Amino acid sequence: MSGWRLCDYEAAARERLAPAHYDYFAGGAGEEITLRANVAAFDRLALVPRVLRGAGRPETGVTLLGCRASMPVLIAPTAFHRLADPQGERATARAAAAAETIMIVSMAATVAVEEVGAAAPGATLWFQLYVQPDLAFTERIVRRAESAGCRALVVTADSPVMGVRRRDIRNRFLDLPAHLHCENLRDGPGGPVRPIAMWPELSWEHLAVLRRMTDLPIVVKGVTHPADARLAIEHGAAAIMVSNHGGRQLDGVPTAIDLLPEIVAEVAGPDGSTVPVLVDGGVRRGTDVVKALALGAAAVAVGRPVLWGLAAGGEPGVAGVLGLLRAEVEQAMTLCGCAGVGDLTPDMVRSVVPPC
Ligand SMILES: Cc1cc2nc3c(=O)[nH]c(=O)nc-3n(C[C@H](O)[C@H](O)[C@H](O)COP(=O)(O)O)c2cc1C
Ligand SMILES: CCCCCCC(=O)C(=O)O
Repeated sequence: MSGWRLCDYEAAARERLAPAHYDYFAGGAGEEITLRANVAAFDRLALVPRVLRGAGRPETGVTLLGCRASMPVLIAPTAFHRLADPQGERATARAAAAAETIMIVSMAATVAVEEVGAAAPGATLWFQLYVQPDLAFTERIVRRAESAGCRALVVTADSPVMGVRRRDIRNRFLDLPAHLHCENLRDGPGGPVRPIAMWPELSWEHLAVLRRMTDLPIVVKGVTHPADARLAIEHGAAAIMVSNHGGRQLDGVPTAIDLLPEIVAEVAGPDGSTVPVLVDGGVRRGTDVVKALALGAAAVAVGRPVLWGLAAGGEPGVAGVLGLLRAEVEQAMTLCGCAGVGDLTPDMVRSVVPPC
């Protein structure tokens, strides 16, 4: 796979996946306006490098909520990895451990969080949670994530209901194949699997309940409005993830990279203090990562690229995707004259009309 670009991984994944499963991974909500815009938005931004800074080889590492990552690229939570590879989330976690980056394990994983942790003992795992209306059940899941060694809780806030995914409707992709289950939704070992509830009544009050439930730092994922970024902090969030869910929830939402500067400004305290702001959606190249960092992101997360790596080549495929992004980030930072991620500043990004 050496010499492969990200689009090569997607092409290989598409060949290997059942068409309905490829569509589930690739697709978005509604007319897929936001899905397309997420990627295109990065092309409307240009980098303005600094020169003659003697910066040397860049240090790409970041520390997020006390967790060290060797690069500012995290693995976004995505469901159903065993649709892409028999090892599923185990393979993804092993590749994350080898790359020394953080994997956010989806609550809708097809391998139980305990098994993901056991398969990749060196991995830094965070756990993504869809808060369930049965709060006692939610608490059991939180305890399982804690016991499995997860070091942060990522609460998805953008999904009071599921987005309308026309590809899935057309393909009648309603259920997992019979041998796969959302293993984190089991009621006890070997017990029945509960369906995941998307909960329209979920509110800031529940975030406060979660805050009291666990000592893990909480990341609120799916923030798009600056006022909600502020509310998240007021309700105890340790970090914000600016995200439109990869264009899979409300179609027509602005792109995450376009929303980022306003949210970064909103969460900055008067004394310059701030909580980390993460961003995902449409990141496909090292230069995209560098643009997001320059605009104030503490790190980015990637969803589909990891799924393409997994489907194309299992654990080595994910390793290939992460290695590619790492090499591209290093190259872009070097060409921008940056010794570390702190050297990337908003003046190094310009809005442009992309060439036709
Ligand atoms: C197939 C798929 C499944 C996803 N599953 C989840 C999930 O279980 N929980 C969640 O919070 N976000 C989920 N997401 C959203 C991702 O975490 C992330 O926001 C999005 O993929 C980022 O966009 P990108 O794919 O362009 O990188 C999913 C995305 C995809 C593509
Ligand atoms: C019924 C299981 C729902 C899993 C949702 C995963 C997800 O967030 C997605 O975008 O798809």
